[in-house]
Amino acid sequence: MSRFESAKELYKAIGVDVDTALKKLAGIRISLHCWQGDDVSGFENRSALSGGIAATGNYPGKARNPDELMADIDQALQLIPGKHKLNLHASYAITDEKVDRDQLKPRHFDQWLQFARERGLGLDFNPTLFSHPKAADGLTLSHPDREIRRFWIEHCKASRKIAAYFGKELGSVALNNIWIPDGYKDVPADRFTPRQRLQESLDEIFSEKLDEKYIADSVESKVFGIGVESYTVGSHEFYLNYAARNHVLCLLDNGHYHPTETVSDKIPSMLLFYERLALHVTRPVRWDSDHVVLFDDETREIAKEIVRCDALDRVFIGLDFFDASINRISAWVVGMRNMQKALLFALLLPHEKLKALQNEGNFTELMALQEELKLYPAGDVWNHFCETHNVPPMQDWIKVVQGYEKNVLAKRG
Ligand SMILES: C[C@H](O)[C@H](O)[C@@H](O)C(=O)CO
Ligand SMILES: [Mn+2]
Repeated sequence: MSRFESAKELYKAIGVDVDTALKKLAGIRISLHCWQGDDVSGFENRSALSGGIAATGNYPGKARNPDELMADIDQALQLIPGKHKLNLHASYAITDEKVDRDQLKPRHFDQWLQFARERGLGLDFNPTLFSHPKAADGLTLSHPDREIRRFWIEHCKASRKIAAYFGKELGSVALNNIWIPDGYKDVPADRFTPRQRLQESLDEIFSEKLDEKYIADSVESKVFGIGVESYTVGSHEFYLNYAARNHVLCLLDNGHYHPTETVSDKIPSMLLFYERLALHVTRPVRWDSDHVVLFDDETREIAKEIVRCDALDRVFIGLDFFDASINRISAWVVGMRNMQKALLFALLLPHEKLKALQNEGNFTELMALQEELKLYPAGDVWNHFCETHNVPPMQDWIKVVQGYEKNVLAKRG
């Protein structure tokens, strides 16, 4: 009997059907963030990354142009089982025109659309409200200057149209996520008015009704950023209330909360009150450091909540990290495979049995069983999943990345 067949038997004995789990896993599309490939640089030839976020490290081989980034994404996708989505930022427009962000049009992303279409990928989108002269003071949609607000409102409106275009062309809903860096380094004199301005800006951005078949709008909160330590305009409470009232989605980034708060615990509450939810899965190490997603406790808890709330079709799962200290393709592959492994692990749990133990108050058996389940042979099922999707199982993919590094990345200046 193969390891996979033997794993199937073990899971069957606890009431878990492995084939059903594998079928569900194959249908989950995770949004791969383009910005891991070039440390959030984009193609606008602007200098520094701003907005309170930072990529640290100087690993050689960073993608410097669309061709390199696309080639790197291709290499990563060959090592990730299943069909997924690609998450683009507006700063990755591919055009010879000199066009500022408020003037962006769908045509400036046609090469990405073609890239996605040829590979059967979906696309998601984000307006870029950082790394730009009009965001130099860290304020955008809440800026006291009406003209600056206007520029960013127009940018967000343009982004929504681009996302809706992607959705229509690819026949899959594109998530358009708004994250802004706005806030203050030190104790503000007025917390109310910037939020009021943000509210008005968002109202205007969302005033245009676009077809929900093609676009889902989300807003992403944050607790603080570098240089924005004392006050964030787009806080969790702000967006939670805004989204509830205005029929947009909340996007929860698990680096954007206080260190002992967990997004896994928020997911069921959100699902009770919202039809859909969006996630940026990341790994905060002591702060919103955007480390690569591991197969760690919180990633597994996030996956468990999505699965046991039966919400795989209600949650947009995207990744958000940018580590410049290691091979960037490896970062993508590790993060994506770990998110998938966490989902598989969750799909292989006997949820009804575990819930019954909780309801009976049998916390002794619940703990004991949950701990034993951690060493069930999910790895054998994962390897089978990789093989049936024609990607390397176990660590076999590492040598492929090393070969690419030697033959391609090392030759970049
Ligand atoms: C580049 C992304 O838009 C960004 O990481 C945002 O989603 C975020 O999480 C900022 O901290
Ligand atoms: Mn994020």
